[in-house]
Amino acid sequence: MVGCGKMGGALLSHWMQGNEQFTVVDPALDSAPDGARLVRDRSEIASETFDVVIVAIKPQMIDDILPDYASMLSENGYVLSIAAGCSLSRLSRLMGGAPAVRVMPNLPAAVGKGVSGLCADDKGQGPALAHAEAMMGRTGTAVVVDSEDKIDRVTAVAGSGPGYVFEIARAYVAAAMEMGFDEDEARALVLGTIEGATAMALEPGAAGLEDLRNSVTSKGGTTAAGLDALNGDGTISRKMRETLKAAYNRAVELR
Ligand SMILES: NC(=O)C1=CN([C@@H]2O[C@H](COP(=O)(O)OP(=O)(O)OC[C@H]3O[C@@H](n4cnc5c(N)ncnc54)[C@H](OP(=O)(O)O)[C@@H]3O)[C@@H](O)[C@H]2O)C=CC1
Ligand SMILES: O=C(O)[C@@H]1CCC=N1
Repeated sequence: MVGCGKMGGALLSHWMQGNEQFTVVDPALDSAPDGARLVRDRSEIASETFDVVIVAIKPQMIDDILPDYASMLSENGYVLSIAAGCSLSRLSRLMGGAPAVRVMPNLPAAVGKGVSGLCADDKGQGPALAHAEAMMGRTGTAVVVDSEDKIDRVTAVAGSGPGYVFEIARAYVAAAMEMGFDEDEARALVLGTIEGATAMALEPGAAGLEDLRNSVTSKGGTTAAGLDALNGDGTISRKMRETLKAAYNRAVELR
């Protein structure tokens, strides 16, 4: 595994539940999870081969770093990347034509509640994709998508998504504090409300989101007043469209 920072580390802690042995190359890491081997420099393992090379470094570093790993892939091995944007064709080319699988995870994988999308190039269909899907299944919900472009769309919706949620929650908490609650109280009220509302929406057979919203909203009541201020003029709807488009456009730039 090349790089083991925030996202790679979150995944690795759950990937370790399987039967694979992991070697992590990361100059910044103090320790790897129990059972994983950590090396700080690729030269320490230069003569070894691996069934999978996992790319968990920043997309901007891939062109410089990945070619050094091409000779380390075993004959039937494949390259698995979690990097935003970087295309299957680029990954395969940098790895000497190896089968390639792209995964777009998200950070709640850290608590086993990630959602991820996967896709593979032609050579990566079959055992490579099946193996990657099994690995991602250990981290939450994994969905194989039918085109590579959809991975960039998964990135915009789910990969970056926790960032949007944390920002919305942050603003919600700040507003609650301005209403007189201390930070602990505001976090408990806001995060508990988000958790509870999400759990209701995820119940099997739950009503649609519009119906759920309406079930909170008494005519002429407090929620109606709040919702009118929140999205009465469509600001939130427009902002969400702009948010996803901006993230998708950036993924396309990183291809
Ligand atoms: N964070 C997220 O929520 C998500 C991230 N991703 C993708 O995951 C990838 C990693 O992102 P993230 O975990 O956030 O980033 P981090 O910066 O936390 O992790 C990258 C790690 O790679 C290390 N590194 C730098 N150079 C090398 C090298 N030559 N060899 C091995 N390791 C090296 C970095 O060390 P140092 O800090 O010293 O540079 C760092 O520990 C990105 O491609 C991103 O697109 C995908 C989905 C979600
Ligand atoms: O911000 C990023 O580029 C990465 C990819 C998705 C989430 N974090």
